[in-house]
Amino acid sequence: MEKEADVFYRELPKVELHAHLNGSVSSQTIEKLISRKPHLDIEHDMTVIGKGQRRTLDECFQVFKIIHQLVDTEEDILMVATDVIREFAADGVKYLELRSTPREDKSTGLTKKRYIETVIKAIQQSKNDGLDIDVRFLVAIDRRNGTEVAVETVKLAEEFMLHSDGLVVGLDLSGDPRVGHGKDLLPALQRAKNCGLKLSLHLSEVASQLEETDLLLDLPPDRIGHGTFLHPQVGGSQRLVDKVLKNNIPLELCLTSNIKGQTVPCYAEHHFKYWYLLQHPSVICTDDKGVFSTDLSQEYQLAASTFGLSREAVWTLSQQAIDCIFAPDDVKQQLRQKWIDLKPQVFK
Ligand SMILES: CNc1ncnc2c1ncn2[C@@H]1O[C@H](COP(=O)(O)O)[C@@H](O)[C@H]1O
Ligand SMILES: [Zn+2]
Repeated sequence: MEKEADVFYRELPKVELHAHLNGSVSSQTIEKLISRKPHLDIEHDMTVIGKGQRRTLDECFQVFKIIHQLVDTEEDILMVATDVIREFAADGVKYLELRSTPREDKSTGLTKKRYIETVIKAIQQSKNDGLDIDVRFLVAIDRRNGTEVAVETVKLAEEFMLHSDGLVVGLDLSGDPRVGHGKDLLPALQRAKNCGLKLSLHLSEVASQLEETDLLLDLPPDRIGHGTFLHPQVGGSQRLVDKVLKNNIPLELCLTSNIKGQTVPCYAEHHFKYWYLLQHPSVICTDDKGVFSTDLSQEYQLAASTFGLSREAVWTLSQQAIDCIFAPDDVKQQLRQKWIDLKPQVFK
């Protein structure tokens, strides 16, 4: 008899490549943060979008602002990063690329450099604790902050890439997709690419960004976040699709995030289907497991039930995600071996 679905998906070894640190904070951790800062008067339901609920993308970005109020010291960041890593490990994630936008806060003395150092500290501690998860970090640029901050962030990321024992592997471009324009960020992104940082860019997360997407695809990025409106059936274009195919740029696909943020009308219409049929490298991810109250096991299960994937097909999907990681080849090899070793147990 096949084992229970919940158990299969949790035991399935997984790779998580698209997880924003402050969007990934669990309910338990939010409770701890709220009790640390009662004066903020923040209630738990302000930081999470529950089952069956939807919000506009605008409202989602309001939620991040509230979480940022709760996470504004080194101590908070350390706790949040430590908890998030533990939770991914408990969910069967064997390789995780966390991303986060370094912030400074004059009132708590937090600097962007300390911010990154603190996330790195949490990653190192998780290693020392013997957790069965390899964690890397992508420094994020919030597109809202414009050219100068983007360049400054790239410089920081560059510095850490060289002095973090390989933990900082790349750069993420994220933030409210309707704010700012990618062309202002091109020089910073180009610089990042030239110095060896891998690039994961949120692209075409909302409709009508053909021009920006076209421009950013020419870099080209090493991975694409969402890419919801790339293909012609939803107002994108064949030209954009061809660019993605030609450069074989993997997509990071986050089903629940897109449904709850209402950029995709329902699971069955998620663009996973389009790219899966093309056999294009696509990686199932969570985006913001805390805010959207999900986890990676659930996302795999949802993809399988929505698109009728067999367990063998799900296995292949999680295994092929290894090809898309930013860590070097020896790490890929280790992960491939891990998948081989675990398979009999998962299918037992
Ligand atoms: C829902 N779709 C999304 N689209 C674009 N950017 C998103 C996002 N979800 C999260 N972020 C980005 O991640 C930040 C929170 O984590 P960090 O403070 O960086 O760890 C948000 O402020 C936003 O910039
Ligand atoms: Zn994202």
